[in-house]
Amino acid sequence: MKIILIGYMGSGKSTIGKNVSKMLNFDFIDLDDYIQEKEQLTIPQIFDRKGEIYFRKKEHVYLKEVLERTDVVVSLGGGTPCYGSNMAAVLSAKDAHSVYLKSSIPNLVQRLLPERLGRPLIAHITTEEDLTEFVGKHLFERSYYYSQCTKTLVTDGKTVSELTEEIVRLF
Ligand SMILES: Nc1ncnc2c1ncn2[C@@H]1O[C@H](COP(=O)(O)OP(=O)(O)O)[C@@H](O)[C@H]1O
Ligand SMILES: O=C(O)C1=C[C@@H](OP(=O)(O)O)[C@@H](O)[C@H](O)C1
Ligand SMILES: [Mg+2]
Repeated sequence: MKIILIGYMGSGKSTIGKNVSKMLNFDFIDLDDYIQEKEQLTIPQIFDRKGEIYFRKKEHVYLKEVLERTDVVVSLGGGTPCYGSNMAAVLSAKDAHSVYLKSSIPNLVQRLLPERLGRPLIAHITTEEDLTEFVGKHLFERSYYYSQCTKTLVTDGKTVSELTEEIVRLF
């Protein structure tokens, strides 16, 4: 079985995915970490030196690789399902269950403000007001893809351990 965590930047995919994998005794792959390791560059370095189109191409190639794995929890990047055939690949992967971690705009903004520098798409946004406007528009565009997941979990008002347990209970 594969559990694929999907959602906007800051929704908790990386943090919760790791915890779920430990509880289920599954392997854990964070697609961003996998890309960084394969490319020997950090995500900001890839965007800066090679550009976003290069990142999206590699993200697609490595997604296909990790979808071959079994007994694994995979945390995608926030943009992964929104490009090319990636969401179709997730939905058609063998024995794969996709979970959308759905978070409100104010919650995402609060989590992302102190962590924006590691995320090239928002690193240049300095105020809460501007980040709220950006996340609102971007999430609206991306929700079309996120909502195709087989399960949706609302994260607002829940701790990482509560969400971890909820996912473990689902499977
Ligand atoms: N349910 C939650 N409650 C409080 N903080 C959370 C929750 N989920 C994630 N976080 C925090 O939000 C930040 C972003 O989480 P992360 O796992 O990196 O998200 P993603 O991989 O979806 O971008 C981290 O500092 C994480 O500890
Ligand atoms: O939303 C996006 O397009 C991105 C999200 C990031 O992952 P997180 O969602 O884990 O922050 C990372 O893949 C990259 O910075 C691009
Ligand atoms: Mg992440």
